[in-house]
Amino acid sequence: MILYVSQLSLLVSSINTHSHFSHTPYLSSLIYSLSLSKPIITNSSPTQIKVTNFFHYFILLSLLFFFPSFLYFIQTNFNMVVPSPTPLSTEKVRAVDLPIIDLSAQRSEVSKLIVKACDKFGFFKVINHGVPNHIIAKLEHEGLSFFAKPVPEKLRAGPANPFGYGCKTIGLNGDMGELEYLTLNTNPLSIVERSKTISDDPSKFSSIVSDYIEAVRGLGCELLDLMAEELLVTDTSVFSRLIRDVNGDSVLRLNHYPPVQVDCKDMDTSHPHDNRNMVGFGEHSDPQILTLLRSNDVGGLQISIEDGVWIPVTPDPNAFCVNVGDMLQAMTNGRFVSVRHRALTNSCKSRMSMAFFGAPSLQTRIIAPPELVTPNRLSLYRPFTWAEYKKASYSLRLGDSRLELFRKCIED
Ligand SMILES: C=C1C[C@]23C[C@@]1(O)CC[C@H]2[C@@]12CC[C@H](O)[C@@](C)(C(=O)O1)[C@H]2[C@@H]3C(=O)O
Ligand SMILES: O=C(O)CCC(=O)C(=O)O
Ligand SMILES: [Fe+2]
Repeated sequence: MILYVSQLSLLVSSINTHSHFSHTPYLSSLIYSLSLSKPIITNSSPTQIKVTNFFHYFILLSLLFFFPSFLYFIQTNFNMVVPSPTPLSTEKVRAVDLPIIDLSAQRSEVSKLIVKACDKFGFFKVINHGVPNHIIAKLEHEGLSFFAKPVPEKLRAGPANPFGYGCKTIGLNGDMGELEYLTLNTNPLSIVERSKTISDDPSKFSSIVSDYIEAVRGLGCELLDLMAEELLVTDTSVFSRLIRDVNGDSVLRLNHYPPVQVDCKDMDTSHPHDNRNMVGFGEHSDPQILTLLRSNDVGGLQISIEDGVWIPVTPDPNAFCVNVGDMLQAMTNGRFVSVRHRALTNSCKSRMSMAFFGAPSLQTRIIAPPELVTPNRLSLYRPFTWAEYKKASYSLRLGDSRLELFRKCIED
């Protein structure tokens, strides 16, 4: 009999989904890492099997019982992240009509509306966007089928470091959320390779993913050209060229937020909005140039343009939510703001979002075009490459304001 540690990981994940035992995500990750190493019982002599067997079980049981307390001690005493089980009832939520831009309208009108939305919110929705429905539906179907698979099968596509399947842990620095996800590098060769661990029909999966990426990248380029036109930048491809580059570093990510039932006993039920939510994907800005996100009809996405105030984004499966990323903030010399956003879970429905993050090649130097640097708007950021920025992003926490590190000193 060969018993893999992954079975124990499964057990812990199931304890986790059925209880409020908040340390189990850590434990799952730990056991998950162990699961990638070796079987507990090896095919050696019978006595050795017993000894190895007993020894490994002893270690695992000790971890199972003592590691949570140890983590709790570290988290509470050294200010490390703890996934918040607190309902978000005390936060301010404001209903705002976010811009919905119809791309079939007149070009000059569309570009004005886009720039106005980026100035005010760093966020807008697009409809009549031209991305064919069948391309979206096929990827959605692949995503749902993947997330519906048994845990050990999904784990074959992980861990997310940063690409692959991840569950509850976000990034490499201790952030946690109530979600699972698949992050893919958009380079064609890496899609083909990664697909082998994701799907039983890898060539079908990789062609569906590639078609989606091509279509959404095209939409992203169109939006960036419209922005450049309205900003009166002479080289109107200055932004789109970066994400069209064959060596571009764009990312595709599928996020799945299963429903989370929060214990209602301490809840302020008089609150007007549904506060039975948990943080699925915590507050952050996206590091890249532009994000195009499509979700099913389950809400959860919120943006924040003012500290501590959250604006819910109404879900619309026919629209793409577009947000300015940190690189576009830098390239517009701070005119457009990379909007902070997050995703909450729903208490009874599952949400799935598919986000394309348009990014330049690693060696691209991020500099604002001359038209956007004027005596009234002096150059805000020092020149840097996307590789430098990406490195800084991955060394920081999800909610950190990384672009601040690249601001020029006043004397410069
Ligand atoms: C905590 C982190 C996760 C993240 C990399 C980072 O260190 C900070 C930025 C995060 C983010 C947000 C947008 C995208 O979802 C993402 C893929 C990205 O490029 O930057 C994630 C990163 C991630 O989950 O790997
Ligand atoms: O799922 C969502 O709505 C938001 C996801 C997100 O912000 C991200 O993947 O960066
Ligand atoms: Fe995001």
